Order: sequence, then structure tokens, then C-alpha cells
Amino acid sequence: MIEFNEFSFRYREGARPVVQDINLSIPDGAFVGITGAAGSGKSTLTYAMNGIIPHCYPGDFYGSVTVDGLDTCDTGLTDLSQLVGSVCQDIDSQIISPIVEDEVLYGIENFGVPRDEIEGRLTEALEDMGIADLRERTIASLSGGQKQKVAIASVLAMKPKVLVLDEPTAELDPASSLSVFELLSRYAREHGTTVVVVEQKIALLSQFADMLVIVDDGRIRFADAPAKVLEHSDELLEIGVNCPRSTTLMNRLAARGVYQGPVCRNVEEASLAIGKVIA
Ligand SMILES: Nc1ncnc2c1ncn2[C@@H]1O[C@H](COP(=O)(O)OP(=O)(O)OP(=O)(O)O)[C@@H](O)[C@H]1O
Repeated sequence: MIEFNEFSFRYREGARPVVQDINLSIPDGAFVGITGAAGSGKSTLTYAMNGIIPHCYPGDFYGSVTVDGLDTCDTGLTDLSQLVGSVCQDIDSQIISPIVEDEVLYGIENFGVPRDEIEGRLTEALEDMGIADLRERTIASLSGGQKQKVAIASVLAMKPKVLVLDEPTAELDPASSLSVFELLSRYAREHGTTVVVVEQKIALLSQFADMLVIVDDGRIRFADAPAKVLEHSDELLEIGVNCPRSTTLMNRLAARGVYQGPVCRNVEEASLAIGKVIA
């Protein structure tokens, strides 16, 4: 369980808190998507989960954040990083080895994993991310999507209870983005890992997440199941969150009484719903 309790944070250099009055409970094993306009505070929330705040970014920290019962202020970064694996926005700055297997091994060896477990962890992490065939490839020869999967595999090899990813598909085409989400979702289901992903593509999040968290100017506007959050498509547009146009259209038809079914998360659901309306 990840728990934010009345959490607010002001970076030391900042004039005011950039996230405020955050109350949020993320159950174990949940797949959570965080989205919101640029600068709304999404990354700051992830830093509070993996301990970068307060351990690397000093500032005024109010309230509390606990992960698996551990208060992030009282727990050292080394202990927290065993619990929370993080994949940052800039993959190139995260990857340090020239060869795929060395990159995955680097983390495992530095975490003091017993020698006889190393090969198993390496193979399993590569398989979990569907990249066993890339094991001996150079990082330089990989596509953006493949590099992202290597970065994720390197973190999964440490078997964290929580995986936090900051915009993992920002540089990826739609097919690679979908592939990363499918692999993450399958991994989370099979291993019971909690996944928290910051992502701009709300349609993708809605397809995979159990909970969508919408951040607006440092405050949580919505934290609920995707279908519940998407009911507010006009409000989301006002705060800079682009809902799928098919969702907005169907919500407006629902407001006019033309459509009475559940929220449509994408074009496929909308076209099925329209088919029923005109049948
Ligand atoms: N190290 C820092 N020191 C001071 N202010 C910071 C620091 N990091 C972020 N901020 C400020 O905090 C606010 C929230 O930033 P954050 O990166 O959490 O938002 P975000 O929603 O993830 O943005 P983006 O979508 O652009 O990545 C912004 O105004 C940003 O300028």
C-alpha cells in the first residue's frame, strides 16, 4: 500500500508548494495512471513515492508518505530503492552499459543478489519484457521501444514491490507504447507488483489502469476507476487533460439524452455504442 496523507511539498528553490493536500491510497497490486497538464506535479508525486523527495530534493515536506508501511522520510534511499523500482523519463540517462545483458546485470550485481540467483534473474527479467532475443545486442542498435524495455527489465530484475515509471512512452510510436503497456500490465498481474505510471496518453491509461489520478495545479482533481474519471471529459479538457475525442463526443450525446450506456474509453467502444443507438 502507498499512502499519501495530507502531503504537500515545496522545493527549496520554489516560491510555493508544487503539490498540496495530497491524500491518496494505492492498494497493493494496483495499476495506477497519473496524468495532468505539464507542470501540474505528476513527477513530484513519483519522487515522493521513491524517496527522491525528501532524500535528494530538499524542501518543505508536510504530511506523510508511506510505502509498504515505511515512512519515506525515515527510511533511507537504499532501503526504499529495494522496495520501489523507478524508470525515469530520460531513458538515455538511465542506461549506462553498452550491452543489454550488462545493463540488466549492473543493477542485480549492485543490489547484492546472491551469485546463484543472478542468471535466473537476468533471464526472467528479459523474458518478462519480451526481449530475451536482445540479450547480446548493443544498446546503440536498439529502437526507442526496445531501449525502454531494457530500462524496465533492469529495474524488474531487482524484483521491486512497486514500479514507478515517468512517461515511459513519451518517445515511442503508438505500437511500441501499446506493447510496453501490455507487458507491464501482464507483469503486474502475474507478480502482484504495484505499478504507478505517469503518462500523457489517457486512452492508453484508461485501457490498462485500475485507477486514474488526475493532477491539476498540484492537487488531485480525480482519483477513481478510468470509466468514472472519463465521465468528466469537459472538466478534464478545461484543466488541460485531453480525453479521447470519442469519449467527449459520447459524453455530450449522453448529456443530451441521446446515449444512455456506459462511458466509452476509445473509438471501438464508441462505435459499438453508436451502432446500438442507431439499430
Ligand atoms: N527541482 C526542482 N526545483 C524547483 N522546482 C521544481 C523542481 N522540479 C520541479 N519543479 C517545479 O514543480 C512543478 C511541478 O513539476 P513536476 O515536474 O512535478 O510536474 P509534471 O506534471 O511532472 O510536469 P511535466 O509534465 O512537464 O513533466 C513545476 O512548476 C516545476 O517547475
